[in-house]
Amino acid sequence: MLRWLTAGESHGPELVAILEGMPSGVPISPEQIQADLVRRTLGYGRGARMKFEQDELTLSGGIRFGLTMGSPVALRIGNTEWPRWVEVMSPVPVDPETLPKGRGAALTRPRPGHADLTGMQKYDFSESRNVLERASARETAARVALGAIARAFLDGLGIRLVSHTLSIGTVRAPDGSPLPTPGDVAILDADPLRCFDPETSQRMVTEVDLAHEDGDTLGGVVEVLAYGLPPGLGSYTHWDRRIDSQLSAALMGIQAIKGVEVGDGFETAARRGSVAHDELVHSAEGISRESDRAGGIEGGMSTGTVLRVRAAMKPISTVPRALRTVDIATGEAAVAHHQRSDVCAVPAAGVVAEAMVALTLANSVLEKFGGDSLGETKRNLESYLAAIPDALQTTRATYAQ
Ligand SMILES: Cc1cc2nc3c(=O)[nH]c(=O)nc-3n(C[C@H](O)[C@H](O)[C@H](O)COP(=O)(O)O)c2cc1C
Ligand SMILES: C=C(O[C@@H]1CC(C(=O)O)=C[C@@H](OP(=O)(O)O)[C@H]1O)C(=O)O
Repeated sequence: MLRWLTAGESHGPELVAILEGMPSGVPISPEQIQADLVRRTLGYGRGARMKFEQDELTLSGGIRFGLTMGSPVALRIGNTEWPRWVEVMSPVPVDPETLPKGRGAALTRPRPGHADLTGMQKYDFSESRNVLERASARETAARVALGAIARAFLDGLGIRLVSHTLSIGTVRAPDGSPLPTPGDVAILDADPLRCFDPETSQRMVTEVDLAHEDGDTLGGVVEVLAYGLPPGLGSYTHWDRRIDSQLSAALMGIQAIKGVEVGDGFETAARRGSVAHDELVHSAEGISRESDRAGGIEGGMSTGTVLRVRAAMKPISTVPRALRTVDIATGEAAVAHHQRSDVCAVPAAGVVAEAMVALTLANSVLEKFGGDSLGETKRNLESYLAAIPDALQTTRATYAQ
């Protein structure tokens, strides 16, 4: 079993993350992890903070000479803005009079769409700083760093992931657009919205510009694809062993994600059964599916075709054209706190979704194949595939690297 934990506040000194259960022998470098951290900060519509704040990565355990050791991987992501927040986020008591004006002020106007108000009720806080510091999606940097290690593990088994943006606001890539493959990651990362259709991407840029001009924010939908999976990850035997259940939980656990689809998802519900499923046909290489409406999952198990899951992100909650709230210090009507905000963070959410899918799939692989080293997991995987009787062999999706 793979386990992971993160800790740290948005304006604290650092984020901390631990990944336990990763086999030995997975090649990973600080540069690889840092590259994913950078990918998470890109995307048209992200706010000012992404420009001035740097993620400072330290590998603290579990990796030696570029390889995992099988021991827990521990890492820290320092925040270059920390010197400005030392007093406000001090772990020891400080004299309130000495706190900087502005940053140090009590946040008594909870922001709609954020954890602020309910977090104050639940944890007994009189202002929302303690809530928003942890509810902030800054935490996703820690998950992306761990996801880079999970991806390196999957890579060693021939399993490759790619994520892309399907829609921003009302602008959506046309139905039936070609799916990106792992060979397209560089093209996607170079696109301002990480959209695979250049014409749609241009319209998305305009959509972000218009929302920005109106003092408004946007959400959208991202899709994660996994190529090279074996059939049989997850299980139909119990609800919590289903891979779709695990992937949905992982994606819904990302800040601002409000919906998950597996394959054609909600669209499938409107179809007749005769055109909703993936028919099986015989070929010389084995049984194949002529379509991938199910998103590579049947009966809670990977089928061995391309896995396809989507996550819907709500518009950024801190709306520049501030939303109405109540000042809990006075009980009077007010507008929500607003310092600065992303207009749209959907491309970043795609990178986070990719990390969460990688971690979930890495866990599923280890559940099915075990292994204390990457080599052992690989041998187990290969012997499982070889042991499937000829009559049951299915074709595996091929893809450009
Ligand atoms: C990558 C990413 C970046 C985000 N950036 C912002 C932001 O700049 N401003 C904001 O108000 N919300 C931002 N959010 C969303 C908030 O974290 C989220 O809306 C908030 O936690 C409440 O959503 P929830 O109800 O799903 O937890 C971001 C989310 C993600 C995934
Ligand atoms: C810092 C990050 O994202 C932040 C997530 C976030 C939120 O409310 O979720 C709000 C913004 O922070 P602030 O309100 O301080 O400008 C984002 O910049 C990050 O992704 O690294």
